[in-house]
Amino acid sequence: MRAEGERAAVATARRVVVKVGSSSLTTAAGHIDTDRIAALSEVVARRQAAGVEMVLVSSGAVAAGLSPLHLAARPQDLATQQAAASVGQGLLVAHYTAALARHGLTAAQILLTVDDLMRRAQYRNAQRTLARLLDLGAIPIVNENDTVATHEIRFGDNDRLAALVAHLVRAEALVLLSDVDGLYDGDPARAQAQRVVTVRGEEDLAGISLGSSGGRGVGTGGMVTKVDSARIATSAGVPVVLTHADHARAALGGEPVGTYFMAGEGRRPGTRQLWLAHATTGRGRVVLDPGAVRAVVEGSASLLPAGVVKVEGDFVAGDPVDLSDETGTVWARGLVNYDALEIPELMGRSTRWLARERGPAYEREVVHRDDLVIFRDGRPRP
Ligand SMILES: Nc1ncnc2c1ncn2[C@@H]1O[C@H](COP(=O)(O)OP(=O)(O)O)[C@@H](O)[C@H]1O
Ligand SMILES: N[C@@H](CCC(=O)OP(=O)(O)O)C(=O)O
Repeated sequence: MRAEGERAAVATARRVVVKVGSSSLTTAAGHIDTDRIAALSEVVARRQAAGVEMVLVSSGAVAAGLSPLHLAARPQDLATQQAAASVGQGLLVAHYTAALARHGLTAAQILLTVDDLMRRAQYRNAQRTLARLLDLGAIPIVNENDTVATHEIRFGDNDRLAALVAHLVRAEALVLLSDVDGLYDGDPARAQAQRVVTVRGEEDLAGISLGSSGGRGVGTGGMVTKVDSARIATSAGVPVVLTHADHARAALGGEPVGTYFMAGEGRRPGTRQLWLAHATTGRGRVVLDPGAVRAVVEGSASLLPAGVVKVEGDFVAGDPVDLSDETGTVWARGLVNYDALEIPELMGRSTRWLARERGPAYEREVVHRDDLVIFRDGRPRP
């Protein structure tokens, strides 16, 4: 079938990120599904042969590590998850390496943390390495660096990581493969649930209940993180198809499988802005006086200590925090440059006074304008 209309954006994309979830990579007995890896590798190889640069974001490290470690189910504690991931990741990549080699392709492992995508130097490094791998014709296989990620800096699911990777490599489409054929308007296990064919914007998501991970409990994010992923990607101009892993080939060919999320238009945002807007929650709150609210929201200014009246929560420098007015309305979210404990002594003070009394380090903003997203009606402003 030829790709028609909006789906043509996927069929004609020159660089595509495909994400496959744990639920699609695990057999009913809890082992890694080598048939699935073989099938997926074949699909990737065909697209690559057609001149499309392919990046794979693959989950499944924790799931693949369970049976070698004689663990019956996905562990709840972080240390055991990390132990399982460190066993499973090697096995997973070995399977991909063998499966892709059958098509004459070379697999390349990339492990990323949230920090790698938030900090400029690490971000650039990851971007350069991925670009070079694509130049060299290799297939990057990306996963979260589970063994070093702590609770605080963890994606936990690969859906949102895949959207940020799509932005990082400037992909022209993102395909999310799962064990369900798209977004349903209710619990997909119920007979009357209907597949949502196209999502054009937030209004098409109104009233849809986004459940947690179903089935065998190997996946983590459920529909919530998939829809978040689609929001991140589409707001960065990347269209998304969410479908069953069996439909990978059809989805990449632009056939009307699964759910299609249309890309938004507009300026390409920075990765930190994307992450702040869609994927983080504030770890605390900084309360602003009315002048500071105006300066930040209308004047696109950085937040200075002089405009802060209160802090709430136990955050540290580098954490995302919500910026609210004194009535509690949240106006923005940003990466804070001070620990919560430091701010009470600085608030209300001018930057000049702080620099003179405390030294030049205190000239820094509470939140720099580059590390800030403005909200409207509780959502990031487009
Ligand atoms: N509205 C919905 N539409 C489709 N699937 C849903 C919905 N709500 C919850 N789900 C569940 O989300 C699951 C997919 O998420 P998850 O298990 O995390 O997959 P993966 O491992 O592929 O990331 C599906 O198996 C389904 O049971
Ligand atoms: N990085 C983890 C991914 C966790 C996970 O289950 O993600 P997903 O299946 O995408 O919801 C892993 O490889 O096991």
